[in-house]
Amino acid sequence: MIMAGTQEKKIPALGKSRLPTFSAKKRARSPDENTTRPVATEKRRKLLSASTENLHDRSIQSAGNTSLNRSFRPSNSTGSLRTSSTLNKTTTAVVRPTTKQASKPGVGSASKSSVGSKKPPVASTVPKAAGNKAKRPAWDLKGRLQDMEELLNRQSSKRDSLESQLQDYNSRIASLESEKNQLYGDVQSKEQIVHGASKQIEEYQKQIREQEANFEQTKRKLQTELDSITFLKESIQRQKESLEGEVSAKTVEVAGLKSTVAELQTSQVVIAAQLDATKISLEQSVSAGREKDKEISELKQMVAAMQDTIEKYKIKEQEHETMRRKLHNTIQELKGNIRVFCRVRPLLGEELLGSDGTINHMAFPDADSKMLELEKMSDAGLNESCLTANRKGNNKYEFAFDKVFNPDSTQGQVFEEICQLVQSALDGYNVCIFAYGQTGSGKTFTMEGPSQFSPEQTGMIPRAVVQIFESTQDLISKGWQYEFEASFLEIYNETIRDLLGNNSDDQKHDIKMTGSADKKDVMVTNLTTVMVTSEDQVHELLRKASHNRAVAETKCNERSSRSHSVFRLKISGVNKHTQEACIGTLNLVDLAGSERLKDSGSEGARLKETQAINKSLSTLSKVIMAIANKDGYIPYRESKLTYLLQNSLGGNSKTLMFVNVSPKEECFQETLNSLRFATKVNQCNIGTAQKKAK
Ligand SMILES: Nc1ncnc2c1ncn2[C@@H]1O[C@H](COP(=O)(O)OP(=O)(O)OP(=O)(O)O)[C@@H](O)[C@H]1O
Repeated sequence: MIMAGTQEKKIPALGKSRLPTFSAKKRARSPDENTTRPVATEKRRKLLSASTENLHDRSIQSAGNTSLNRSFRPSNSTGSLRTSSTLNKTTTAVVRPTTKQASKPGVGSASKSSVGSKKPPVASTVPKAAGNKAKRPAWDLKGRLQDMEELLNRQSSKRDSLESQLQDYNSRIASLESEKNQLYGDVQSKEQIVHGASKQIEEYQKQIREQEANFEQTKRKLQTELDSITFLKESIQRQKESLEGEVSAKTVEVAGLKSTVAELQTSQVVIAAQLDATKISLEQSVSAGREKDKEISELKQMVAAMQDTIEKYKIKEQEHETMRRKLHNTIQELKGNIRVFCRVRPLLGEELLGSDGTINHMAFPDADSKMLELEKMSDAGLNESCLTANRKGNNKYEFAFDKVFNPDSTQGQVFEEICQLVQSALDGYNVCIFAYGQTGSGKTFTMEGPSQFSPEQTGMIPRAVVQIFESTQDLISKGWQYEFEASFLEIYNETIRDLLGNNSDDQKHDIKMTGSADKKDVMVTNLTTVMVTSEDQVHELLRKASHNRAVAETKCNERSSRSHSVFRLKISGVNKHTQEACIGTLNLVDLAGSERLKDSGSEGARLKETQAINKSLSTLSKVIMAIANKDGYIPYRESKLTYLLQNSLGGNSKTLMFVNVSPKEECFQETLNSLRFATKVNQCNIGTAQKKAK
């Protein structure tokens, strides 16, 4: 192309020499000329083909490479074609002057000869002719022009050949482009297919994964089922084995049983024979037995009738006994005596050392438990001057009381004997039960019970209160209403101390008489009184009293033995139906130890204590004697104790004295003194008690 351009620039220079040029009117070519161009071009191409074979091959290779490179380069196919058409146009522009030249004079002849003559191929002849030609002289313009034309023709044919090659290349490029586009279209459709396929694959993969998951789940489920089936199979197998074992054992057993049955069948025959014989003898025995049964039932009837008679006699006997007791009590009441119960405590602790528990110097001779015999075994602790009274024979002393309790008697048995008296308090009598005896003889045990609570050993005070509460229940159903007021005091050295108070030592207590002359009532100033409604409350009061006594005891050793304690329960009853009313008082008194002054060897404070005790006990004795003698003057006021108990020691009261005695032989003298005092009291007639109405 550059070469053509260069040629065109040179040609106008030649034109100045008025020689025809290629460029003139080059665009005025007719369509006919154009049709002839490919023929000439084809001829030139064939001429050039041989000389440009090598170059052609290289160009094809190069064009092919370019085409291929272009086909795989993402590019606009239109752009590629544009390049190709540009090349064609250029080629056409170059060729035109050649074809037009035929119509021009001079040039046309040259062109015709070139086209019409059968020249050898340009590639082999033209360069040779040009090379071999001798240089034309400057004036041979025609020759030089001819040379130039020849050269131009050669160049032209070379260019045509190249253009043809280029066209081939372009067509090839176009075909390759279309192939490429087709391929590209294929690739796109394939890509779409691949994309669709990928999506499908992904879908399939997803389905496969789901299927796999389902499969795994199903597999696990099946494995679990398989495991359970295996387990079931094993357990069935085990059961089967054990059943087989049982079956075989049973088979053996059945075999054994069969043989036993066979043996039994054999022996059954023998036994049947024996049975027949036995039946015969049994029938004989049965008829004999029937006769015996008849006899037995007759005898049983006789026994039952006799038992009925015995029971009736027993009931009658009990009724007679109750009657006898009542009559006895009535006689005692009519006699007006103070009743006296004697109680001997058992040997305890160290007292039992060297002894089998038998009290040799005491005897309980009568079945009625009313007698006590003392026998002097040695002279130990005896005061000969006192041994004359109650003496029976050589060294024996006999005493009779309303009841004598031996060491084996229980608290329950003792209370049984006093319960009727307690009942009297509920009926409106003033009842006074006091315990008299030397220190350690069992007074507190009898009245209150042991220091450590024990239901069996509960004393007379709690038992009396329980009985009163129980009896009240019956009376309540008959219209009676009761109130119980309890107080507990001690008299120590002729001073009253409140055992239920909180500051017992700080309060001063005096005995005062209240009420009218015929209905005098005794009261103690500043004394704590507690309304009681239950047994537990009474136990609580006893505990409190015991505590207050223990506190005082730390200040004065053995004080409890040296003081009198008085538990008083005032009972007020009203019958809401009959308007009947009664007031009874139950006094339960634990007296101080009754040791004689001259025997105790006391001095100082102890002497004062003993004097006070003796004074109050002798006053008690004097009061009882005065009442018994029906004296005009009864010295109640001579001691705090008698002053306090005056309403419970007179004609309007029922009095019982426990004389407690020690089983120790060295206490023989004190025991003798206590029993003599009790005998004196027992002989006192204090008149018949009167029921106290409100
Ligand atoms: N019948 C009995 N059975 C068992 N033990 C008893 C009996 N009588 C008394 N005792 C015991 O004997 C000891 C002395 O009894 P208790 O304290 O009652 O005598 P006391 O006469 O009240 O003496 P004190 O005058 O010193 O108060 C106590 O340990 C008591 O438990």
